[in-house]
Formats: sequence, structure tokens, C-alpha cells
Amino acid sequence: MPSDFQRYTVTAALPYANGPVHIGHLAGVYLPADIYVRYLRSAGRDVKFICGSDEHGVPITIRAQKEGVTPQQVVDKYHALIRDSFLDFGVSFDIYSRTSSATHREVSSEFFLKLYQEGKFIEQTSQQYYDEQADQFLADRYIVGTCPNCGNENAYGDQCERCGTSLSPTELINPRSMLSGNNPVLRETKHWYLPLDQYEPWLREWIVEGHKNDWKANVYGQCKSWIDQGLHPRAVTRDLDWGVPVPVAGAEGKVLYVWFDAPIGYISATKDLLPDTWETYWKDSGSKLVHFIGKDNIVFHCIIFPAMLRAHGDYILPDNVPANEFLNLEGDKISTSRNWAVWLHEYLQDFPGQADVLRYVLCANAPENKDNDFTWKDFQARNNNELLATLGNFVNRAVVLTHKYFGGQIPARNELTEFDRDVLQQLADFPARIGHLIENYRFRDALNELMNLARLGNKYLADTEPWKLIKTDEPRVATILNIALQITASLTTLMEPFLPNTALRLAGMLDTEKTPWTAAGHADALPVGHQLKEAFLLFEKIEDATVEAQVQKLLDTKKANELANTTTAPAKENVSFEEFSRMDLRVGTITAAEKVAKTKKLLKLTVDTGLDQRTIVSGIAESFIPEALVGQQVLVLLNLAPREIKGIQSQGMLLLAENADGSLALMQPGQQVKPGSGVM
Ligand SMILES: Nc1ncnc2c1ncn2[C@@H]1O[C@H](COP(=O)(O)OP(=O)(O)OP(=O)(O)O)[C@@H](O)[C@H]1O
Ligand SMILES: [Zn+2]
Repeated sequence: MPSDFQRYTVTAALPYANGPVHIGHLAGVYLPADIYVRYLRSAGRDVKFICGSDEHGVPITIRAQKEGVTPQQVVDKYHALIRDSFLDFGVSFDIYSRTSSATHREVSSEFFLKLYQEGKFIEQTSQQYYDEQADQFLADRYIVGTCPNCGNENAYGDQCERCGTSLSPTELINPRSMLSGNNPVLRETKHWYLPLDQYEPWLREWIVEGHKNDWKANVYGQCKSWIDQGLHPRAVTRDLDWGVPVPVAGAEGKVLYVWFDAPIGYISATKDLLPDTWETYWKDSGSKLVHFIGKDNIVFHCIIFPAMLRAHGDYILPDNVPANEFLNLEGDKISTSRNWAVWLHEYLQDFPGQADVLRYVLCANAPENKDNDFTWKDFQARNNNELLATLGNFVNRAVVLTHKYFGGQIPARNELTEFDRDVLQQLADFPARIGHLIENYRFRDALNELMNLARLGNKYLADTEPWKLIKTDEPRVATILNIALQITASLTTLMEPFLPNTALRLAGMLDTEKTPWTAAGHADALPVGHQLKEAFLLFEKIEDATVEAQVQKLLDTKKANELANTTTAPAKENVSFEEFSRMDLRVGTITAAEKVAKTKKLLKLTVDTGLDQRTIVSGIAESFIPEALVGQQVLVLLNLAPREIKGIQSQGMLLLAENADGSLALMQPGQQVKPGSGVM
């Protein structure tokens, strides 16, 4: 479906600058956006790729307070980290701006002011929660309480993260201030609201009627359900001191709501990029606006922001919002606060030069229509079995054989067989097919088609077996390798949106320039006699140990989270001193230790108690190696009634501390003491 748009304005969700980028962000938003844009550029379209950090809002001020720094310091740190890791990953933004910039303040203020002056807002005074100790209104996440929907005791003032319900602070049961922990009081405050209910008929016509067929089912479905439920006026200002000040008199101490200012950030970033011509990309109906986002941002990009743009009147509306579902990690929801993520900057450090492997895996497994799971095992398998065994192997064979038989020069194509013609015809069809899929936001299918071209190449070489023919029919081998190399040249062009670094390296090996999309699919991309550079491997095998180390890192995180979450057991009832003194607690020295046969947990210990050498059976085999226990001093309860365990008479008990993860630690005297010393 070749479009009649003259230019494209492509945005990717502004990352919130209170944490680094993880693989969920990439798979959901930045990678598909980058593939789309790289393809459009290759196809010769006029496109601007816009992004930047979202730097306002309550989570940032809360984080700053916790860390004892200013909000500006928080956003400076994460803005730089996010910007640099995107760059290393090859996300080819035309601009990566930020909403704390002067341009943004100006553009968002003007936007608000125009709507204000034209009477597009409702002004409303209402009762809102106020923390008297902190002397502050409690916006959004500054207030927590019990969710009226699911009973979660830690729901936020704007949303319950457990059941996903969007809330207003006054709906919370038993509200508490995040600042002081106190119960807040209600106070009057004035805010401006965008009356979304007034836009409902228009939104219904534009989305429910107008985009039924071209928007993704998950996006369309969510929008329709929001509209069907009925829309309500939404406050676009907050009582807060971090953000764009509300630019009207009498609004001191108020800022624009972060979800009002953030999408305007796309516009201000475009203005930063193109101070003179930015308006063409936002106001000319020949511009196609596409927002790449994850599913939790759908309502903001499909309902609220379009209503804002419509209220303003000068702007175009998004042509499509191809939102993705969520990527999970090893079966669990990715979470910044629980550190359950593969962080982009860490990946780039752990896998230097292998950004494309992650790009490949995240695209092949992207959550396009449903939530999906990233596992390290799948990562390894896709690298070793697909990138290396299919794509890398084909290219390597074609180039190595050409060096071996023809000194690295493209050999002449001689008489063609039926098979050759068929393969060349198939080759010719790939660019349009892949391009069509990308233009329809079907990136997984597009990548699979790219791999189908590599599979075609592999099959062609496997079926024609040039390494066998070389002794008898050199002209035939020349034809075969010529065709294999034409496929390789097309692969270079067609892989660029997905695997830009590999495309560059392969172009180096073929000694060609970067070619436009239209140059792919041709039988004469590489002229006869053209000299290739030396062959090298495009992909490396990823070993078991490498992915095991990554899995271990996640297991460590899981353990740390469990430890942090376990609650200390409640206190037991009091005992009298008399009861306590009846216990004969002593220091003993372990003189021998061995595993009890046919058990997993039991060790048979011999302990020197000062009175005797006695046998104690203890369930500690999973925490200690027997040899390491010999010579250790331990606390022993001597007069615990003897008991037979697995046929062994056990006399007494070792005292141990148990960690939340079940691991055990010996209770030992702080220094060596005589065996049999009493404990009191
Ligand atoms: N696991 C995920 N899978 C797909 N998309 C995601 C995922 N996590 C976040 N996104 C998307 O990435 C974009 C940027 O996310 P944003 O910076 O707002 O962080 P977030 O949604 O708060 O994520 P997190 O809570 O993990 O930090 C948003 O459009 C969001 O929908
Ligand atoms: Zn809930």
C-alpha cells in the first residue's frame, strides 16, 4: 500500500527519566520504531524520528527526595544514560531531546495558553488531599491507600499497579501521605480540566468508525472500550513545584500535569531539531504522524493527546499508533523497582559488539499482538541456530568459496538453469514483500522474510553443491557463486533496518556502499569482476557459560528481592528465667562429620562437649560440606531429649540461624573457648 503522504513524523514514547532502559522498552517501542524509520529512509522517504526524555512528574520528585538530591540531578543522570545507551544500540533518532529544555517550556506553555484563552478548559475548584506536616498538596503518587477495586493496600493516587485500575486520590480507602506517612486532610484547590466528554462523539467517529481496519486490534480494542465506558473531564494541572509552570495569573505553585506536557514534548523536540521547518511535520496534512508506544500509553496517545491537538486546532492527528503489548523476562513482569530486567547499558557492556543479536532476538520475539517472554535460552538458540547457522553461514560460504575459486572476484553468470531463474525471481520479490510488512507494522513477519532470503541462499548452495562441481564444471560454479553473491548483496540492504551494524560490516566485506531499498532484489547488484574483501564471521557462537552467567545474575536478583521482602517472624510468648535455665546450653567442638547415607539433608556429627564425645544428627547437609565443619566450635543444646534419627541415636541439638532463603549459619562463640563452657 504505497502511501500518498509526502513525509513522516515518527515518534517513540518519551522514556521516563527515573531509570535506565531495559529490553521491554526496546521490544515494545524503540526497536520497531527504529526499524520503521530506517526502512523509510532507505526507501527514500522524508522522515523525522523524534524522541527525548520525559523529565517531569511525581515519581522523579519522590526519587530525588529518597536519594537526597534535586529532581534536576535525577533527570540529568538518567537522561545521559538513556541517550548514550540508545546511541550504542543503534537507535537512529534524528533528535533525542528532553522536556526540561527551554524550548519545551515555551512550546508547552503556549499550547496551554491558547487552549486557556479560547476557553477550551473547565476551571474547577475541588477538595484535594493535603499533607499539613509537609505543607503540600499530594498529587498522584504522593498519596497511597487501599484500592477500592482489589484491596491492594499500596495503590497510588492515580493508579493501582496490581489491578491496573486508574484511580483518583479520593477513591483510595485509608489514604496516606508518601511524604510523612500521615493521613492527609482535604483542602480546596483550583485546577483546569480538559472536558474529554465533549470530544467523545468526535473520538468515536475518528477511531471507532474511522480506524477500525487500519489500527492494530489491541489498540483499537482498548480505545473502543475507553470510549464505550464514557469519557470524563481530566485535570491537566497539578499542585507541584516540578514541571512546566501553569502560565496564567493566580496559578502560582501549579504545573502542567506530566501527561499534558509529555506528548507536547514530541513537538518541542521537532522544533529543537528544525527551528524553521518543524511546523511542516506537525501541521501539514501531507505529513504522516505515527506514534510508537507500549500498551500502557494507549489512552494518552489515542484519546487524550488527540483531543488536545483537536482542541488546539492547528495540528495533524496520528495516522496510526502501532502500540505493542508487553515483554516479560523469564516468566515474570519486567520491573524497574524490583530490578527484574535486562538493562540495555549492562547488555552492551556484557556483549560488546553484539547489539544486533539483541535487536534480532527482540524483533523475532516482539510482543506485537500479545505479551511475550524473553529468556536467555531463547536468546542463545536464536543467535546460534538462526543468525549464525542460517544468515552467517550462508554469507560466509558465498564469500569464502569466491575467494577460494575466483580470487575473491565476482565471477561471470553463465547459462542459467530453471532453478537459477526461479531463485532470481524469488530474490526480486523480497524487497517489496519485506517493505510492505514493515509499512504495516508487522516487524516480526518482515524479519522472518529476511531470514527466508538467507534460507533461500543456503538451500541454493546446498542443492547446487559448487564445492563438488568445481573439479568438473568451473563455469557452472561461477554462475552459482554469482547468484549467491547477488543474494548476499540484497541481504546487506534488506537487513539494514533490523541489523544495522551487521549490514555495515557486510557491506565492508563486499566492498560496497550502502545502497537504497530499490537497489535490492536485482541480479546485477555486484558487477562481474568486482573484488571482495577478506571473509570474516558475522556472528559468534554464544556459549552455555555466557548465558548461564546472565541467568545467575537474575537468580541473584530474585534472591535479593525475596530477602528484602521477608518479614521477621513475630515474637513468641515470654518464658520465665526458671524455664530458660533448664536448658543446658554449651560450646562444643565438632570432631567428625559425615553424610547420613540415603538422605539429602542429614549430617552425622561427633561433638566434643567437654563432658563426652557424642553423636548429634543435624539437618544441615545442604548448607555445609562435612569436611569444613570439623574443628568448628558450635553452640549445642545438650539436654534435648535423645532421639533416634535414621537408626542413629542423636543426643542434643546444634544451634543455627536460618536465613530467609533457607540457608543456615552456625552459632559460634566470638572466640575460641574450652569445650563444655556453659552459655548463659
Ligand atoms: N515490558 C515492556 N514491554 C513493552 N513495552 C514496555 C515495557 N515496559 C515499558 N514499555 C513501554 O516503554 C515506553 C517507555 O516506558 P516508560 O519510560 O514510561 O517506563 P515505564 O512504562 O514506567 O516502564 P518501567 O516501569 O519498567 O520503568 C512506554 O511506551 C511503555 O509502554
Ligand atoms: Zn487494585
